[in-house]
Amino acid sequence: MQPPRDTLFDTPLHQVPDFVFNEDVVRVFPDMIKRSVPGYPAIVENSGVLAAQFARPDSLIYDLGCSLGAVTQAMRRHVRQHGCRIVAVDNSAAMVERCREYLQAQDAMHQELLPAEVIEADILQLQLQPCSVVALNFTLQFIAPGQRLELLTRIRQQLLPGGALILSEKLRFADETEHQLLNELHLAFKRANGYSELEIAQKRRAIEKVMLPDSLEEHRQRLQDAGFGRVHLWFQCINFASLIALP
Ligand SMILES: C[S@@+](CC[C@H](N)C(=O)[O-])C[C@H]1O[C@@H](n2cnc3c(N)ncnc32)[C@H](O)[C@@H]1O
Ligand SMILES: O=C(O)C(=O)C[C@]1(C(=O)O)C=C[C@@H](O)C=C1
Repeated sequence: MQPPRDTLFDTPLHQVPDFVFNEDVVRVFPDMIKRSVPGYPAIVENSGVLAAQFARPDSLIYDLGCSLGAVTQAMRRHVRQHGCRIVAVDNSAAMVERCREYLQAQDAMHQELLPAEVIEADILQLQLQPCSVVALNFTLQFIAPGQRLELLTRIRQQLLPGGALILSEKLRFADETEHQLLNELHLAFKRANGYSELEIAQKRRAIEKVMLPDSLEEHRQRLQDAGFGRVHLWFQCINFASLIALP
């Protein structure tokens, strides 16, 4: 069955409200994110592959800002280390409810998957436990800029030796010409995926105050400030990228 199509912004809105992860968004989210984020399926599946390289036996794995649990599901497909457990966290009640249903469906179809628990919580308030892998898949960009360093520092402090943070984000570019070009290419990607000019413009207005991307240089510097020793870019598609940060 096809997932419901994202038509949330296809009619003119008198006033475009700020974007929130509510039930309307949850209903169309798999379609929305696939048609909006270049490289999303590759990032999700390979987050599972990367997690399998860094997961330590008998350790905790976090998926922070899990939405419907796409990364959690990928990690369950790939991680084979003994005794691992996934904790998936989101502060949207609608996301958490649907995420639990999806993970139960995955449980029903496969045997011997890693146990996964979904918690409704603000990741800024969450008491993190020692862990070997943390995924922040397009979540940090929704955290207030002033709180990003503290969150990454807390993650770094709980990361076990040999573990990793997988950080995927939309990028902005310090160079204005590069920024314009890659932004234009992203719009071309959205058009190619069936979004109209109206949908693109209204979505941009909805996210412009709530989703604030950083540049690659800002990410590298902040990860270093948070105490990570090594940071590597492992994926980029247009203006969306994923980094791996190691203790
Ligand atoms: C773009 S979505 C993430 C997509 C998801 N990781 C995936 O791979 O499909 C951002 C998610 O972060 C969640 N979020 C934003 N701020 C949060 C916070 N402070 N605590 C927990 N979740 C948060 C939102 O509710 C939303 O579900
Ligand atoms: O940058 C955009 O135009 C987007 O739509 C991006 C983005 C994201 O990166 O999370 C924004 C909100 C939705 O969750 C899906 C995609």
